[in-house]
Amino acid sequence: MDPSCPSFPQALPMQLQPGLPGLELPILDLERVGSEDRAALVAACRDLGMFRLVKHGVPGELCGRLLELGQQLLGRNPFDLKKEQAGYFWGTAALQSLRVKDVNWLEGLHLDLVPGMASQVADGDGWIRIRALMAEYGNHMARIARKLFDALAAELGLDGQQTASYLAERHGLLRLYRYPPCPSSDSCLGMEPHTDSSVLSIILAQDHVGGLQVLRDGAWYDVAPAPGELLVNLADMLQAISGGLYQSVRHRVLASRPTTERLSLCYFAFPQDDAVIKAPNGMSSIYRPFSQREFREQVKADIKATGYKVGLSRFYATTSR
Ligand SMILES: O=C(O)CCC(=O)C(=O)O
Ligand SMILES: [Fe+2]
Repeated sequence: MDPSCPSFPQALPMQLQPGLPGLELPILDLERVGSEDRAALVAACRDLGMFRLVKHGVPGELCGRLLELGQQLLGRNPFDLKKEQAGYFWGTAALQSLRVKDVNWLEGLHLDLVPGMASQVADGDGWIRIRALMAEYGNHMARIARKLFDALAAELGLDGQQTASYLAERHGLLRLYRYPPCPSSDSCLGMEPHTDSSVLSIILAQDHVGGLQVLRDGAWYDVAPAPGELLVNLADMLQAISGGLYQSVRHRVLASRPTTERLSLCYFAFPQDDAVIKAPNGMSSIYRPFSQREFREQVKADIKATGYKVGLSRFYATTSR
């Protein structure tokens, strides 16, 4: 038994088909998304809702140190020690139903980011240092999310107040994931299919390990990792803000094979809790106005009742849909 993991559950019920190859994701240059590449950004959001981002300005050295230290702390410490750490979780943090906890083969560290955090974290053991690195990395994420969102807000015609409150730097969160070697990787997932509840999410994955898949036209496609780039997911709040025009992409992560493991970092940008999410004036929407807080409470209630997130379909403008 791997001491870094809890004991493996018995008899999992699924049998996974291999993912399809050949998915071509758009590649966007962060330096140009507000100008020359704005049309390409909008096209990516309307089509699949996922794209690759280059020239993002996050130092490769910072990314490397984070993934390496994450691998050491999560991969080399026993489960019993890790579970005492603040922010540590086993299973999908956002979907902590019993079913998901048992079935999803991953672990991670969760950090709620607050402005100024990076300069406050002191030197210390590995767990303190990784939070400091995550906070520094989080500053880059907030910068990137703001730039992407501002370009989309201008395109959608959001007013100044909506542009400010629909993406709140104070409400970003960061998760470092480890998908440990899984004894039964063809009948188990690392993270089950979902859309993200954020405005947008930014993923950094180890470049030599795949596992992320997206759903397109009813089939699962592999997303091949590429050195130095970030992956951006359009998420539920942006789908609602755009009145249903932009796509919150459905994705999942395979469990790591018995001889591999995968590290990734995922940043989620959220609106202010009480901001009323709605399409800009004059644009029709398939959703009724709601707040981020209302959405979160609904997701929690659905997971508690059924084990699943229902998501945006709870917020259709008419009940007849
Ligand atoms: O680990 C990954 O590549 C994706 C993680 C993810 O989809 C999530 O945290 O919502
Ligand atoms: Fe996700």
